[in-house]
Amino acid sequence: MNNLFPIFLKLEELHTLIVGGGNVGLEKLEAVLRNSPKAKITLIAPEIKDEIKELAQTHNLTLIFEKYDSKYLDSIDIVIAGTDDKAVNQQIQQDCKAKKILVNIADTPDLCDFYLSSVVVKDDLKIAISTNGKSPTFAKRFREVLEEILPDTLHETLDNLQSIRNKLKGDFQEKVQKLNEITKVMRGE
Ligand SMILES: C[C@@]1(CC(=O)O)c2cc3[nH]c(cc4nc(cc5[nH]c(cc(n2)[C@H]1CCC(=O)O)[C@@](C)(CC(=O)O)[C@@H]5CCC(=O)O)C(CC(=O)O)=C4CCC(=O)O)c(CCC(=O)O)c3CC(=O)O
Ligand SMILES: NC(=O)C1=CN([C@@H]2O[C@H](COP(=O)(O)OP(=O)(O)OC[C@H]3O[C@@H](n4cnc5c(N)ncnc54)[C@H](O)[C@@H]3O)[C@@H](O)[C@H]2O)C=CC1
Repeated sequence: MNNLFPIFLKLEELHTLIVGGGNVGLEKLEAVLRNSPKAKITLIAPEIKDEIKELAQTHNLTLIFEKYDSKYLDSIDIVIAGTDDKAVNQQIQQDCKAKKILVNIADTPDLCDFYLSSVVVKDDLKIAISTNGKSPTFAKRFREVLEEILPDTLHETLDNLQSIRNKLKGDFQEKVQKLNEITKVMRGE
């Protein structure tokens, strides 16, 4: 049973901190930027990979070439930590708890408030996949399957539905009924 509650964050409105500038830091940074290219991000680590330095040239990404310190949590909303030092990762989790900041410790699911997901994107449609931490590789493979089967005409469909939605008159119940009627074809009815 997967009890995780999925939400879609507006990361350009929040300030994200990534701690660690190695492979994991880069992977998580890329995951964030792929979805939210305008996200406001600060990344801290004494050693930062060149690929991350390049991303800082073209994104709202500030790099700090220091060791983690709790002072860097000031004005931060959400934290992703992936240093190669378990004790540091644990300290970050404790500091975030004390400050009520949501935190992801990449290599320790038990210390995470949230997990990253595999993300399928086709135009405005976005599907997030979670395996409850059981198999990120399954999530990745299933993303590939869904990417393959989603129709290329989605853009048109969603635009049409949006314009119908904006034009519909009547009370809420009537609108819901009408929109359900129009989209019945999706269930093969
Ligand atoms: C719990 C979670 C916490 C979190 O990171 O948020 C977590 C934890 C861990 N990942 C590990 C390993 C790998 N992670 C990936 C890939 C992804 N991992 C992602 C999410 C999550 N990973 C969260 C649960 C998501 C869920 O519920 O399914 C994805 C979906 C999203 C993203 O990271 O952007 C992204 C795929 C994106 C895509 O392509 O669609 C691959 C495959 C690869 O890289 O090809 C491997 C190697 C193969 C393998 O192990 O499966 C390890 C062991 C490390 C070690 O052995 O040292 C841990 C720690 C542990 O499990 O203890
Ligand atoms: N490489 C991978 O794909 C995966 C690795 N892991 C685990 O995650 C951890 C990190 O892995 P990598 O990113 O590959 O390591 P890495 O060696 O490439 O990077 C470690 C990063 O942590 C930073 N760091 C170290 N101490 C710090 C501190 N006090 N404050 C701030 N930053 C600090 C370093 O400067 C460096 O940028 C390792 O423990 C690894 O076992 C987990 C999942 C996958």
